[in-house]
Amino acid sequence: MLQELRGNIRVFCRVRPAFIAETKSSIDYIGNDGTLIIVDPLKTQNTRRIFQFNKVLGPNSTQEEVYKEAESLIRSVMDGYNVCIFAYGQTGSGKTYTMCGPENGSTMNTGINYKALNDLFDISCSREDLKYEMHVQMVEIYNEQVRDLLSDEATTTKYPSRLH
Ligand SMILES: Nc1ncnc2c1ncn2[C@@H]1O[C@H](COP(=O)(O)OP(=O)(O)OP(=O)(O)O)[C@@H](O)[C@H]1O
Repeated sequence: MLQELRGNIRVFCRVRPAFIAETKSSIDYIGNDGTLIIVDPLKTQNTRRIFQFNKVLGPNSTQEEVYKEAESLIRSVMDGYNVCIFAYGQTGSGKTYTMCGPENGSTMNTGINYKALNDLFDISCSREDLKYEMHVQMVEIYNEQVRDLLSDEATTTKYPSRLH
């Protein structure tokens, strides 16, 4: 109920650290209320654009902090709710990093997917009186094509021809 009061759809913005440290930042302001103001550092005239999210996670945010924002929604799965988390953004914006983690990363900086599954398995183990069955699906939508990321075939697999 608390989850529903806070809104069934939440939109978070995560700002990836700049690839080159000396690059002038386009982030002008990150508010605790989810406000994000960006500017074009290469232009002199006023280029401020204001966006509003449920929360903005700045470039120094950790994987754990990002997970914490989604944790309560993820845990509501164990009480029978349906939850979908998806990352949206241009190439190189950090979707894979946020959802899966860096390549060869430690368990510390795994992404939401791994943290969520660990969390759900822990909860299911602690509830000895209940038996849970888990199904996992991981898809990517690119150029309006849905691709099954857990499929052995590298070819595009159109939803819902293969779900596991
Ligand atoms: N929060 C972050 N902290 C440190 N490095 C990051 C972060 N987000 C992304 N990166 C790094 O930036 C690069 C691009 O990120 P990533 O591959 O996750 O982007 P993507 O949105 O999945 O791109 P594509 O759509 O092309 O697959 C990677 O080298 C990744 O490790």
